[in-house]
Amino acid sequence: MRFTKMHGIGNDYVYVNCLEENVENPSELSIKVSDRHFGIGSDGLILIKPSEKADFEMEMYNADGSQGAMCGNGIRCVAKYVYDYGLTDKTSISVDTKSGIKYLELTVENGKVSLVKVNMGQPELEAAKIPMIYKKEKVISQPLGVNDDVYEVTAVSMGNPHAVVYMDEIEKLEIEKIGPYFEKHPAFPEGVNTEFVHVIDENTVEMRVWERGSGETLACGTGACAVAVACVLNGYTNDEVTVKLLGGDLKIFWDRKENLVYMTGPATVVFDGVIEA
Ligand SMILES: N[C@H](CCC[C@H](N)C(=O)O)C(=O)O
Repeated sequence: MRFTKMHGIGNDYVYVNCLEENVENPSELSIKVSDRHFGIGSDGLILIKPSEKADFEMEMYNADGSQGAMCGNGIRCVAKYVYDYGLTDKTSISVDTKSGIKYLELTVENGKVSLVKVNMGQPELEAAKIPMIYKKEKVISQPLGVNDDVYEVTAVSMGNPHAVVYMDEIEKLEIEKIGPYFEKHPAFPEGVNTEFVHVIDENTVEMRVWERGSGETLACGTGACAVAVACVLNGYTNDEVTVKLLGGDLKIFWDRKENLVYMTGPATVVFDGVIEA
């Protein structure tokens, strides 16, 4: 089976063009290819499929084989793949996902996509729809007991669930110790992606992320969007935020009039390969 290894600021996935390849068990395949010793090594698997409703469809799986509903870094790479590999010549495309159709604008330099702007849709703040079990309708810097500590959590869905926590010195955080407690917390019946954020100024934040189903990743596009929304709601930043992640930066803009979140960032091809599926 042919694949392409790509990453969005270090959030790396194995991409399969399902217009040409057939994947029987994507969950099993994601576990296999994600293994950084016995497989290709990645944060998961992304299938590029034909669509009746949009130009293409994206299906995303985490390293543990669980299926995610949306992948911000991944959808930018899907856009780069379909243009650079000749599946489309359009620079405005639509991609259907488990959290609805997303619309993307491609910047092309020397015949290849260098930057992608994604309309990530509306943030969801109603706890029940994140989903999060909590005594309030919205969770904006509310206390949550996690493994004998109490954290102030802001909960946002970008089509997938996020818990945003603010702290200083995130570089010292032992994320592998606390991340799993958030990920499997009973308040999040479908699990949660958790972002640990340090606000630098009203236009800039830095973050680390423990992802549901993949552990710490170098970046998370939906997570960066959730962080920007949480920062605005908590009065920490303006509506346009540079989010600095371990693997690079993303520009996030929450258009409050339209209530739409836009994410702009790069997408990178690492190599093409063939694997026994
Ligand atoms: N890395 C992805 C998010 C994956 C989310 C996945 N871990 C889940 O929701 O289960 C991103 O760039 O948005």
